[in-house]
Amino acid sequence: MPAPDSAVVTPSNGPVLALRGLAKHFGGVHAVADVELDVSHGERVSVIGPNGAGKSTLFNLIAGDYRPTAGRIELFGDDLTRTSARVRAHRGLARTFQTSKLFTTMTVDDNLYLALCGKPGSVRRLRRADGDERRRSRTRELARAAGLEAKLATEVGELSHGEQRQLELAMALASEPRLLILDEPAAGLSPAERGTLTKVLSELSRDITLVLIEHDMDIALVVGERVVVMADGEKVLEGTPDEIRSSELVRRIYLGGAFDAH
Ligand SMILES: Nc1ncnc2c1ncn2[C@@H]1O[C@H](COP(=O)(O)OP(=O)(O)OP(=O)(O)O)[C@@H](O)[C@H]1O
Repeated sequence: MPAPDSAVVTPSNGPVLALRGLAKHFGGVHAVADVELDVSHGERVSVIGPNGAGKSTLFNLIAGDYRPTAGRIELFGDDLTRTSARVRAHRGLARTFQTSKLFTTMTVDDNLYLALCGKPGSVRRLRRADGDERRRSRTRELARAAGLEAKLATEVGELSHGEQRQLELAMALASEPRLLILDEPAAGLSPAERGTLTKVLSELSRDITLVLIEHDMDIALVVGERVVVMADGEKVLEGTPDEIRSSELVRRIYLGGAFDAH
């Protein structure tokens, strides 16, 4: 869904995303516990952590799919803790979905066109009624940004798994988001597909702030300039990729040994 023209420009000095004392409990499980995070305009931040660390819950809290048990979520300078996912999307937040929203019997071009229209319908009819020249050419720009320009005419069902993930990314870009959050974009990809995705993510416009929630350290440490490590619902460490690589704590967490951050 395109961001409204009236969208407020994020001040370059304030954080695009700020989490304050954020917590989500499921009964007795503290899935996310007292997380603090600031993400600045144009930054690339990876959130990593082993299974059950709370990454997906954090993602759902930011996206507006879960209501926090405690704490605050500020997006683009405003407290949007109590707003719906839809409102956040209107304000400039885009996300990818773990369950694919692609139309597999349609071409890449048509999928992107529908994403730009922001509504379902017959592509042929929408295109005929569409006097918006820019929108028609924008599918190519989106495909290029996601490394799929050569696949515009290909039916989505014929794309590789990795290419489908790239297309999901391109569709998320259709709304011209200011903040893009990606939940395990490399899940299930082959090493070659991961390489392609890493390149695509690394080359995304700096107008877009990127938060990547990723189980896999390889992609997270290449794309992220700053890395947040979660374990047992808590943010246990934050640092540069080099700091994370050489951290004894991270090594212990990922080796699956008994974790004790305190
Ligand atoms: N809807 C839910 N109801 C109850 N417990 C939940 C729910 N969602 C998550 N949890 C629990 O919260 C904790 C954090 O889960 P979460 O899925 O956020 O971790 P994760 O880091 O994303 O893990 P993974 O990498 O395996 O996806 C886990 O103990 C999980 O069992």
